[in-house]
Order: sequence, then structure tokens, then C-alpha cells
Amino acid sequence: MAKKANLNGFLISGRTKTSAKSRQAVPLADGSGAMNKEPPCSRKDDWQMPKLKLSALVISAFSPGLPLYFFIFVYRKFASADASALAARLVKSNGSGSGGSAFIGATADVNLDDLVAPAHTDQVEEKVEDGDSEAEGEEKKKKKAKEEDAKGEDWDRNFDQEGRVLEFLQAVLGPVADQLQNLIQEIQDRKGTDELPKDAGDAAAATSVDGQIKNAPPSQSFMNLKTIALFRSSLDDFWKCQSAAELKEKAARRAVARKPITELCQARPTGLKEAAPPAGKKAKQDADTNPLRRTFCLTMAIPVKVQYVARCFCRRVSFEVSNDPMTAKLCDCSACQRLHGAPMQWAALFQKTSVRFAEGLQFVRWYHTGTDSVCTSGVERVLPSKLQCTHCGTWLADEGRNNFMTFPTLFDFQGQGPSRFPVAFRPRCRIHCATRALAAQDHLPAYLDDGKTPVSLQDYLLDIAPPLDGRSYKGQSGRIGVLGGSVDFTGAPYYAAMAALRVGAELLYLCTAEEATGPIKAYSPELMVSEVYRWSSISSEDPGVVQKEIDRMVSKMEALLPRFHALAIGPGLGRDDRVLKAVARIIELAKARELPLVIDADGLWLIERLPELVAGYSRAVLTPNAAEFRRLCQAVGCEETLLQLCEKLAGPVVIQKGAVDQMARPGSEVLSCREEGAPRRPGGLGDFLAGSLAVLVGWAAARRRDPMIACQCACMLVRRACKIAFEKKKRSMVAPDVLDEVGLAFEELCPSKM
Ligand SMILES: NC(=O)C1=CN([C@@H]2O[C@H](COP(=O)(O)OP(=O)(O)OC[C@H]3O[C@@H](n4cnc5c(N)ncnc54)[C@H](OP(=O)(O)O)[C@@H]3O)[C@@H](O)[C@H]2O)[C@@H](O)CC1
Ligand SMILES: Nc1ncnc2c1ncn2[C@@H]1O[C@H](COP(=O)(O)OP(=O)(O)OP(=O)(O)O)[C@@H](O)[C@H]1O
Repeated sequence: MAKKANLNGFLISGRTKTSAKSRQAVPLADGSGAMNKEPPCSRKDDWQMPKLKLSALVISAFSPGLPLYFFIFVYRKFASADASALAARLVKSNGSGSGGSAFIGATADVNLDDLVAPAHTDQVEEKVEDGDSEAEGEEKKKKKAKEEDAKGEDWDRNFDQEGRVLEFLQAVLGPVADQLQNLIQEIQDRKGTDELPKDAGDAAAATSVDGQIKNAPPSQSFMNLKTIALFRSSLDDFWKCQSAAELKEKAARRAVARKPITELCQARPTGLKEAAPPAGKKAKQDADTNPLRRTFCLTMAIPVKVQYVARCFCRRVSFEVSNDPMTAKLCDCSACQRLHGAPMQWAALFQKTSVRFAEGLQFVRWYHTGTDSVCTSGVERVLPSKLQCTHCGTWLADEGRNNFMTFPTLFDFQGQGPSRFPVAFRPRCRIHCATRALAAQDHLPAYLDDGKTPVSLQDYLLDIAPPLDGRSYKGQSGRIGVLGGSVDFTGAPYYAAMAALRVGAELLYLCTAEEATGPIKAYSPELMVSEVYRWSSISSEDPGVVQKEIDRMVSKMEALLPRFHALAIGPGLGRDDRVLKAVARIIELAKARELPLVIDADGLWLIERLPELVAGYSRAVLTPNAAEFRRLCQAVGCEETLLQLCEKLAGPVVIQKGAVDQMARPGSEVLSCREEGAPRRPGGLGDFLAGSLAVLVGWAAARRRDPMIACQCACMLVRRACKIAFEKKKRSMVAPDVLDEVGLAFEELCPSKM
């Protein structure tokens, strides 16, 4: 079979051989010609994108949605990466807004090879009938290939004569050429530093509303659906043109009428499908002039598989969604209480790309609380708006610029009771709790505002801890690295690692000296213990051997880093200069990956010598005890106060451990943990803190939450475990007794049952 990719109605088929002419560049409107570079590598050596085929491809990509265009574009930039990596990278660099999901949607079913190297030769091969001799077959192949080439050249020529493609590209790309370039630049800048979303936590963060808004790069405003809608309408215009002259005229008119892109975007709602036009002649006329018709014919051409259907009470209005909500919340704000006549609002959040109105759009009205304005025309509505059925009064949704927040109770789920709601629709937290109408009887994390200020540490923990809903796979809830242990110390890394596992890590990579692996493995089969260097080699008299072992250690850790959600460095590491030299390089590599780091014990010994290693790095947490704190302050040359040390380090959170644990970062106030703890001080409690912290800051990073509060939680957790252990063991309490209580302490703070 010939490989063809039917992208939403526009059939693309290409060839592997092209004329020199057709290998020329397709200029961007700004003349940069950025698309013209040869792909750095490709499946076939002679792969070339014919100029006009490329244009067609670009236009086709525009037709279903801009992100596909980027797919092609980015593919050509990073052709060595695989499609899913590109998708993930683009989603990330794109702030994962609607453009991101559209991109994923658009790329999910598209085979790269179909797009860039459809093989007419394959087609020819299939036509060779059984019984043909080899020579005859060859002859047929050549003939067919010649015909195909001729057809393709005609096709190219036709397009050339019309000049429509390039005209169109210039007309359409002109207004946004700068944004395109910026985005490409952004993607390039991030190359090598961005990673795939690592787990459910990451994915959740990528799709959380807070995450989106907070982390969206400026270019996201360009990548949103409204922009795509704008392109689509341009495209419709283009296809209607009968001649190049007409197209030119249209392009000129468009240029005159051109408004800033943001203004245009605001005027154009998207993601909604037009209502079926009413029957009858008059109705047809109405439909043609009806702004609703114009507004809502902006269907995204990404194939939508209807997953759930929601309806208003009278069933006049219905809409479909194509995937699970990104999150669901209970809102206790007084506006929701009043509008809904209920103690709270239960809302599920979707991206607009996954919502389609199926029926009754003519019954929808929009209410904008800010301006107290109502309208029944989608064109005039102000976003964000609340949607209501004009007939029965059911509140349907809150429509934002990118998101569509609707109510799980509008969906037709089968069954009875709470279990009829799919897990993804169940509320994950309560927001605006200060105005709660009813006392909470659930275990949902509560926020004072829209999700930034937890009511308590318990609420924060409940929020960042991955839900135990059975939907994740091994390792998604935490893959933690511990770099420590040495010939002298095998207990400390074991404690840090076990604490991490008890708190919630699922896979634990303990990276240590070969000589320490045996004992540590014997302590526990739960740990994945890897040797990353040999003490016998790194302590050699021969500088060549030492350097080689340092390099080996760095490269072994470099290979492991992508697996980690967080890395704790230091427990039992020892203070050998050669080992620390390697660790310094490992810290640099971890920073380049933006990996959350917890630096404790001998890791701090290294930082005391090279404070610049963590200076400015806000994803590091340093956990000095009294002695280490003193040394750190001396190292950076500041008075022994927490805030001064933080200012000097200009990035990391510092936890000053002691009778009261205190934590701060540059510019913050000092938070403290006064939980009682235990009067016994056996060695190893700091290691527990380091391991627990690694998990919590990893979770916090995944949910884009404040790591300072994660630090507060970790201190509280360890001290509470100490207290419980001491109550049981009194003076005989030793570190493993505390380890046994970490689970109970965590459960008190963050119940596993939702
Ligand atoms: N089971 C194992 O394998 C364990 C191994 N461990 C590992 O041992 C390695 C070395 O770590 P470390 O803490 O002993 O070294 P360091 O901080 O230089 O202490 C040296 C001197 O500083 C003082 N001092 C210490 N703490 C203080 C405080 N809070 N408040 C005030 N002063 C304090 C005290 O001196 P003193 O005042 O008693 O004269 C102390 O003698 C490291 O790799 C670690 O991970 C531990 O994790 C334990 C479990
Ligand atoms: N006086 C105290 N009262 C209660 N808890 C304390 C006290 N001092 C320290 N802790 C707690 O003990 C834990 C370890 O702190 P510590 O100062 O012993 O660290 P460390 O010296 O690095 O430990 P390690 O023995 O693992 O090296 C922290 O969680 C801290 O909150």
C-alpha cells in the first residue's frame, strides 16, 4: 500500500526524489527561510522535501491546527529525536497550553514517515505482479516511478503558476513570523535541558491550571487555539479564491484589516462546534448571518473521540468531551455558593480543545461577573464567562481563554452513588475555604485561595502526594537517588534511602562506592544499590587511574540522573577530595537537568569548599546541622544568621536543623518547625530528614508547589516519627526505631485514603 497521511481531509502524499528546483527554500514571510535547512538526518538518504509539497504540507498542517505545523518544523530541527520525545518537549516548552495538547492530539496518529517520506517506490513495488521476471518487474517499477515524478512535477508547476501557496503563506504567516521565530528559538534554547514529563506528577503539573498560567512562556499566547482559529479562517478564505489575483486582493484586504494578534484572538472563541443550522430558507439566511454560526464553525480538526456527554436539565444544550478532566475541585467561594444556590461548586477542568458543543448552542448565554454583562452571542462575550442554558437556567460551565470548567453532575454517568463518577472527576482539593458554608467531612486538601495557600501543612501534603487511586505505575510516584555511602559509612545512605521509601518513593537508587554495596544490599533488598566508583581505584597513587575513576563515576551518575525525580547527596559520602571532585561535576549535571537536590552531611562539606556550586540554584535544599551551619556561614563570609546565609547563596532553601528547625530562602520569611520530636539524639536522624526531603521536594517540583513548605513538612514528619518512636522505646530508641514510625507519622499528616 502507498503510504498516505490523510490529515483531516487534506491528503498529503510526497515523493522521495525531487528536482533541484523543488528542493529550494520556502521562505518565511520575514525572509528568514528557517524552514529550509536540510534535515540533520532522515530515514532515507535521498530524502528531500519538495518545495511546494512542503508548502502544501505546511498549509495542511495549518488546516487542522497550528501545532502540526510545528511538528514538521521541529522535526526538521531535531530529526534525530523520536516523535514522542519531541511532543513532550514541545508541550513542555509550550507551557502545555491548548497548543500543547492540540499538538499531542495532532501528532498522536500521524506517522512521521507518512508525512516526510511517503514512498512512491513502495507503491510501485506492490504493482509488480507475481510471475513477472525480475527484469520486467524492474522495468515496470522504473516506468511507474517516471509517471509518478511527472505527475508530481505537474502538480508543482500548477502550484507555481498560480503562486497561491506562497502568497498564502506570506499573507498568513506575515503577522506572526516574529512569534514563530521566537518560539523556535525558545525550543532550541531548551534543547538538551528539557526532559520528558517523568511521571503522573509531572504530567499533572503540566496540566494544572496554576502550572499553565504560571509557567506559560510568552509564546503560548501565540500557540493557543484562538490563533489557530484565525489561521483556519484565513485558510478558508484562501481556498475560496479562484485566482492568484483574487488571493492577492484578499491578502491585501486582510493586511489592512489586520489587528494585533491578541486583539483578534480575544474576539474569536474557539473549540466549540457550530450548532446544526435551523431548517428552512429564512433560518438558513439567519444561519449565514448569525454570528454564532461564524463563531462556532471553528472546529478543531483533530479527531475527537467522544468520551463523555454533558447536558443541561432540559437537555436542549449538550456538549461532548474527548478526555478526562485535568483536575477537579470543590470551590467554597461565596460567588459559587450564590450562583449555584449550593454550599459549594464541584467543577472539573478541561482544555477547550477537548470540548465540543453538540446541540443547543443557540440556547447558551454568557454572563461575565466582572462587568455584569450578559450576551447570547459568542462573538461578543467577554472571557472568562459563565455559560447558562437560557431555557432551563442550568449553569453549564465557566469558559476561560484556554480552559473549560464544567460540572461533573451534568454528565450522564451510569450507576448510582459517588462511585459512578470516574476517578478523574472526583475532587482533588477544596479552594477558597475561608468562605466555606459547610464543615469539611472529607480528606481533601484545603486552600485559602485558588490553590496556592494551603490551610495547613496537612493540606499541602495531601495536595502534593500522588493520589493512591491505583492509576499509576511503578515509579511514577517517586524515583529517588541517594548519592552517598563510602567504605567508612554504610548506615547513613541506607537510612536516607529507607526514609525516602517509607515516605512514598517507589524506586530508590542508592549510588555508592563498590566497597559499600555489599553491606548496604545486605541491609535491605528494597534498595537498588549501584556502585558508581571503586575506592581502590579512586584512592590510587597513580593520578591517571584516579582521573579515569572520577570520569567513570561522573558518567555513571550522568546515565542515572534522568531517572530521578530528586537526588539526595551526602549521607555517608565521606570527605575524600577525589570523590568530592566527581560529586561537584555531578551537581553541575543535575543542575543542568533542573533536578531537585537535597544536600546534607558530607555534601555540605563540599559546598563549604565550593559554595558557588549551588549559588543561584533554587531547586537545591541544604540541611546543615549546627556545626555545618557554622561552617557554611564562614565559607560564604556572612554572619551566622539563616537569612544572611540564604542571601549569600542566592537560590537554595536552607534548613537550619536544631531544637527548632528553621528554613528560609532568599527574600523569604523564616518558617519554622517546632514539632516536639524526641529528646534522644541517635545518629541517623539527619539522614532520615534528607531522604524524606528528597521525596517531598520531588513531589512539590512535580506539582509546581512551594518547596519551602515541603521542607517544613519533612521536618515535621521526622520529628513526629521521633516522638512516636521515643514514646515506645524511650532511652533505647535508635535510628531504625524511628524508621519504623515514619509511615505512621506520615499517615497522621496525610491519610492514604482519599
Ligand atoms: N550510621 C551511620 O553510618 C551514620 C553516618 N553519618 C555520617 O557520618 C559522616 C560525618 O557526619 P558528622 O555529622 O559526624 O560530621 P560533622 O557534622 O562534621 O560532625 C563532626 C563534629 O561536629 C560537631 N557536631 C555535629 N553535629 C552537631 C550538632 N548538631 N550540634 C553541635 N555540634 C555538632 C561534633 O563535634 P563536638 O561538638 O562533639 O566536638 C561532631 O563530632 C557523614 O557522612 C554522615 O552522613 C551520620 O549521618 C550518622 C549516622
Ligand atoms: N534539639 C532537638 N530537638 C528535637 N529534634 C531535633 C533536635 N535537634 C535536631 N533535631 C531533629 O533531628 C533531625 C536531625 O538533626 P541533626 O541536627 O541531628 O542532624 P545531623 O547531625 O545531620 O544528623 P545525622 O546524625 O544524621 O548526621 C532533624 O529532623 C531535626 O529536626
